[in-house]
Amino acid sequence: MNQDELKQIVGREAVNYIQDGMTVGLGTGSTVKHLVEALGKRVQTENLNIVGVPTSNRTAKRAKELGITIKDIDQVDHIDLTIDGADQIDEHYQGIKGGGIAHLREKIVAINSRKNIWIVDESKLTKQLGSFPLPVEVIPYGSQQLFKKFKKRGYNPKFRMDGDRFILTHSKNYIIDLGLGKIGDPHKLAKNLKDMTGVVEHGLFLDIVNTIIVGHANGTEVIKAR
Ligand SMILES: O=C(CO)[C@H](O)[C@H](O)COP(=O)(O)O
Repeated sequence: MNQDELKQIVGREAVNYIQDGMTVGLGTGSTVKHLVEALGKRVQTENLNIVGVPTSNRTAKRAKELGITIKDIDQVDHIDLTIDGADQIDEHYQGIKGGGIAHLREKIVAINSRKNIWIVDESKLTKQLGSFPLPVEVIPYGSQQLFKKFKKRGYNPKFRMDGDRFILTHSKNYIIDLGLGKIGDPHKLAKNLKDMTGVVEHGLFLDIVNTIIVGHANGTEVIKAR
């Protein structure tokens, strides 16, 4: 099975965790895309009453096309369950997200959800976080100064660019990816980043996920994280 097929099997499996009447946070990315397709099918064939809370315009657009009712996070009373992808997950089930620049909305939706499920292909599992560059969303104003501070700290920063243009997030901010190699203490790093003025949100998702569905060549594995 190739990577996209592994993403497809976990997306299809995760849809079974959604029950009629639920308000569901819908993540972003190529794995979640398969979940949204599968959910669209269920909504149409089983006439389910589901409200989706999308974490990106991409997800919202596809969900709407498939007939899934979409609401903004501030229009719902609660979120029963959020299903999202991840860029890297370590042995303590801490994660890096934001490869698709949606981690600010993804984190807001995740921390307001009763349960969180991550769906990943096996390549996302690692012993220690850090080989995937850590995305940090920053306010454009003063971002060059912040960049210099990251550099001084040895974070090996890189602006996320599209040619010579800064890529903008949903909130019209920039992304700086930190090439850390290894993250020894994710909680400490998270706090250090949060304390820096101009940082909006980093891609460390700590103590958030409850269940992880991993796609392996021989089938899916369900991990109860917390
Ligand atoms: O955090 C994310 C977007 O901000 C995605 O969940 C993450 O990048 C995984 O994406 P994919 O499923 O395409 O591998």
